[in-house]
Amino acid sequence: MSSWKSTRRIWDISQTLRPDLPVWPGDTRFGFERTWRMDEGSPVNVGRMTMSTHSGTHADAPLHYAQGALDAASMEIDPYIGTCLVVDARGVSGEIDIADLPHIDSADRVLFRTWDSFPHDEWRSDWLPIAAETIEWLALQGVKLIGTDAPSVDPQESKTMDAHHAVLKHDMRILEGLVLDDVDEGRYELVALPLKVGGGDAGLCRAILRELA
Ligand SMILES: Nc1ccccc1C(=O)C[C@H](N)C(=O)O
Ligand SMILES: [Zn+2]
Ligand SMILES: [Zn+2]
Repeated sequence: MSSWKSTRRIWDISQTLRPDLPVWPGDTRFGFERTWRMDEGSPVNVGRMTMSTHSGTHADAPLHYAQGALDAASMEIDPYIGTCLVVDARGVSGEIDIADLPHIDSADRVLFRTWDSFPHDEWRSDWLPIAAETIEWLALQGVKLIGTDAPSVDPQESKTMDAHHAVLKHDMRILEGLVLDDVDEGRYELVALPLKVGGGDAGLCRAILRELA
């Protein structure tokens, strides 16, 4: 076993950032190019990336849905590390309503799996959003962070952003673009630290789940 191998199982729940990464319609595609090349005599290889702040697996900053609110560099770290509950919402139709939730007690973070199979290679606009009432209810249960394998907690065509505004009202935090195909329902340790981007409306994350000790 590698000396680096953790004794507790780890699930990588992050998308791979790559040039053919599906992105929100009209948004910046992920780009990567070499700026220094060893095969051209440089002592090192160095690259340059261009991307949307919402590329792949990321944490929205409140600034994304509230002008003047916290940016990705100002958000507290605590919501993104700690125990979480993974809920399997596959088969729910329309949006995730309160009635679709299992009994949730003492969960600070809830991650929703909605895809049968995560659409790694195509943009799917038919994801399962989360009803604002569900977010309100989860907030009243003490939930501080909501995660989803969908690109947004709201529907793609939303102009009112009801789910995001329910998150704002309760000062909750959001993870989007998680990959939960290999994760069973249950409790895990979540680590998903947003990049500290000054002025950022979101921060890309390398998100993982770890078996609880
Ligand atoms: N890239 C975009 C461009 C325009 C409007 C929305 C997006 C999004 O990515 C949605 C975002 N992930 C959200 O937090 O709902
Ligand atoms: Zn987002
Ligand atoms: Zn969002």
